[in-house]
Formats: sequence, C-alpha cells, structure tokens
Amino acid sequence: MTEKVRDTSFQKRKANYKPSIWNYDFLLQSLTSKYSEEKYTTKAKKLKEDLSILFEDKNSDYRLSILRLVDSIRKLGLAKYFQEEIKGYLLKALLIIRFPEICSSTASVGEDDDLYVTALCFRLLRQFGYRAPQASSEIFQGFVNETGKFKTNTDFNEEELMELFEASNMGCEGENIMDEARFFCIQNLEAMDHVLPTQWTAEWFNLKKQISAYEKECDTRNHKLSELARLNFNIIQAAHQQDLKEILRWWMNLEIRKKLSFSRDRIVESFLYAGGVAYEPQHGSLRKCLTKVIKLVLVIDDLFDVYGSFEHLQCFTNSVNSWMPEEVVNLPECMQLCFWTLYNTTSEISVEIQKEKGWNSVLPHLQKAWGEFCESLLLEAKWDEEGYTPSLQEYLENGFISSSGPLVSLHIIFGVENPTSSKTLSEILLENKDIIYYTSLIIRLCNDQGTSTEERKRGEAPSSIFCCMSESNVTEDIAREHIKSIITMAWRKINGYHCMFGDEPIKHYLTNAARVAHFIYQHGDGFRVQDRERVLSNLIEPL
Ligand SMILES: CC(C)=CCC/C(C)=C/COP(=O)(O)OP(=O)(O)O
Ligand SMILES: [Mg+2]
Repeated sequence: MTEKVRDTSFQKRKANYKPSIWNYDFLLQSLTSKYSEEKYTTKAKKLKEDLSILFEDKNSDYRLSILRLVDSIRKLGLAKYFQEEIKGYLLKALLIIRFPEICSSTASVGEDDDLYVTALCFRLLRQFGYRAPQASSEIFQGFVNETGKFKTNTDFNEEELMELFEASNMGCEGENIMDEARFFCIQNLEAMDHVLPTQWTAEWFNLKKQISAYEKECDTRNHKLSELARLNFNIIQAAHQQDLKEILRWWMNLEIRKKLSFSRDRIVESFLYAGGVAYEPQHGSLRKCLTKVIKLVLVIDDLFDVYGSFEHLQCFTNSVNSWMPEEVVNLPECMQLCFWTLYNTTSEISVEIQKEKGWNSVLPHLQKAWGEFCESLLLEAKWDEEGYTPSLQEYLENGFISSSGPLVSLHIIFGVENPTSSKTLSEILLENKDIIYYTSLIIRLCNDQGTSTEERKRGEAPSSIFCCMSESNVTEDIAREHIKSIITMAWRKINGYHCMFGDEPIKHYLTNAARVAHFIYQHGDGFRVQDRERVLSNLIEPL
C-alpha cells in the first residue's frame, strides 16, 4: 500500500465551470415520445416498401438523377433502408459513365463528364466504400493542367466547386491531385476554411438540417421519401430519449455528483456526443456505455487539470493502474469517490459487454486503457508542475492518449463487434491500430483548437498550439494553421484505410469519434458552453 499522502484539501486552480443548465427531474418528465410505439416502425417499413418504385423508374437511368437520388437518400439518413438498391444503382451509374453507348439515355456523355458529376460520383463511391475506376483520383486528371494545377481558365460555378471540395476531402495520402483540389476550392470559394466537409461531419447532428433542406427542393423532392426521413428521425429520437432517461437516473443516483464542485456537470452533452458516434436505435447499449465513459473522462480530466496536487494524482494513477481500492484510502474524499465510481462503473460495463456481446475477460482490457489514460494525464500534470514545454512531437505522443481516443475506441470495438467473428480482440486492435491513432490525434487537435486559449489563461499544461508556437517561434495564427494541416493529414490517412477496407462497421464507428470531435470543438469548447438549442433539436423536439 502507498504511504500516507499529505491531506491537503486544496484545489489546484479554478476552472469556473458554470452549473448545468438542465433540470434533470424536469428533463426526465419531458422525455416522452409517441414514436416509440410499434405502429410507427411498421409505418416506416410500409413506406420503405412503397418507395421501392423509385428504383424501378425507367426514366431515371440518367446518371445525374441516379447519383442525386443516392446522395439524397444518404443525406436523409436512409441509406441503411436502401442498401441493396443503392449498390445496384451506383453500379448502374458507373456503367453509364464507362460505357455510354450501351445505355439508352441520351444524356450519357461518358468521358466528357463535367466536374460536378465526376466529383459527385467519386465522393459517393468512396463514401459507400466501393472500389471502382471512378473512385480513383485519376478521374480528375482532365481538370488539371500539365503542372498538376486545376485549370483556371474554366469557369466553374459554385455548385461544382462545392462538390469538388466534398470530393477532395475523401482524398488519401499521396493523392496530390486531391490536395490540389482542396486548395483550389478554398482559394476560389469564399470562407471555405470554416466549412466542415461531409466526411468530417457526424451524420446524426446534421440530419434535421438535411431533411429541411431536402424539403425545400421543390422540383426534385419526393414526398414519401421525406415522410420516411422524418419518421426515421423521430423513431431514432424516441430511442435516444429512453436511453437518456436511463443515463440520467444512473447519474442522479451517483454520490459523486454532489461532491464534484470543481468538475463539469455535462451528462446530457456527454450523451448527445455519444449519440453522434452511434445513433442507430440498435446501438443503445454502446451509446449508454460511451456516455458513462465520456462523463468519467471529464471528471478525471478535471481532477488532473484543476483539482489534484501532483502527489495526489500520482497516488490516484497508481490505484487505477493496480486497480486496487486499498491504494486510495489516503486520498481526499472526492478523489476516493472518483476512483470508486470508475471502479464500479467499469466493472458494470464489462459485465454488460460480456452479457450482450459474448466477449470474455473484458475488464482487464478496460482497466489497462484507463490506466494508460491516467498515465498520460499524469505526464501532462508533471509538465504543468515543472513549467516544462514539450516539443510538438513529444506532446502528441502523449496527447493522443490523453484525448481519450484509445479508451473510447476500445469501448466502440466491444460495442460493435462480437466475438463470434473469426478474429481475436488483439487481432482487431492491431488491425485498427492506425485508425484509432489518427482518430485520437484528431480528437486531441480539435480539442486544443477549441480550448487552448482558455486553458492557457488558467495556466494549465501546454496545448499542441502552444508547443508549436514555442518550438518554432511562430505566432498563434501560424501555429493554428499548422495544427489544421495535421488534422487534414490525419483525415487523409483515415480515408486511406476506408479505401483499402471498404466501409466496415468498426472503422465507420471509430471514425465517427473523430467526426464528433470536430462537432464539439468547431465553435469553441462544447463541453464548457452548453448548447441548449442543439440538445432540444436532437433529443427533445421531433420533426
Ligand atoms: C470526443 C471525446 C471523447 C471527447 C472528450 C475529450 C476530452 C479529453 C475532454 C476533456 O476536456 P478538456 O478540454 O479539458 O481536455 P484537456 O484537458 O485534455 O485539454
Ligand atoms: Mg482539461
């Protein structure tokens, strides 16, 4: 057992987090939706059947309308309903582009495709994980000059440039033409630097907006399709409401809640973000488990950043590493409570995963991941204590772990995959090692982009931006641009894995964690400042 740690009932620094804006009792009462009734699911199935006719339409072999229909279905969150049809349709679209002479449509122009069609087709194929010649970046060769730059003599309109921008964000490492495309669009479209491309966006957070936008498309809109999209959104929201009720009860019953004046009470936001990772109704268990993990990450992160003395944090980390409650008895009461909450919640989660998914020996993996997370926070606390500024590389080697990405990823794998597949957990982890790394890197860098100014004011450990400024002796603006370029590079790597393996569920959900990070930090610190409207829109108000 550790020797007695000095009991200093002090708090390292003030974070001045505002209390939660949510009245949990009131929320619990408000979370009811008629869409959890069976009849709505039946109605959705019926609508889906009625809509099969869309795909039989003889006139729709014009590839642009095919591609647009597939894109609308995807944007409306209905791709899962029409998986087979989309596959058939995309293949048809490819056939028309490659062999126009065998298609009856007079609109097929084959090789002379305009930028819009080329970019749209390329993006959809990559989004759905299909390998085809049209999913190769080579198809943009016709739009660049001999030096590899996009031809400036062609007058591309805004719609074409937007589509090219979307396509460029599906590019992989080494596809220079995609880098050129991205650069070209940012230069030629106003304020593109702040536009989040679809590939970086968590579908769930954009769904309502997409449905409303589709409904404004008077000419092409299909009423039944938008009816199904609305119904689908409301059915999902009803499932989320049931999950959130359970989560609120869990949180309200925890003793720790009353003892954490130094920490952020952000259980609703933690749930909202977990929903961005896996929003489909069947992922309720994963959503709830991720919410608990994110909430504990916030508590422990605050413990390290604003509360504990270095000595206390060392003792806490030892306890998590050894997973031995005896170690914490000498810590302040609230730190002991943190440990117990982590200890008990993790045990419960491991039992649930074993029961639901059939995995064995889950707990040792979760313990190890929490231990590594605390070690990374302890190193940051050490840098803070010593006033040391690491190089950017040294910072990132640790920062990808302190982002909580590896921890969150492990829970995603346990929640998505089941052990009946032919692979062991170690094999799955190894296979996804790089995607976990780059996702975690994105979480870390997005977090720093959104929170570093405030953290610096509070005198917390340095962020990537500060490390970059100090190492290269550059201004904050230049450092921020450099960090943005690392984020873009990380996405290129992630895209590469998707191109290689197709849209596998594990890779899809792991990547969603990076998308959620962009969302949380795009306008600052999404955990500090609560977004009332967003919670109401996604979790409370039906369409
Ligand atoms: C998408 C996910 C899982 C997000 C959680 C990220 C995280 C470590 C939040 C802690 O906030 P912070 O802004 O205080 O972080 P830090 O102190 O590490 O900079
Ligand atoms: Mg922090």
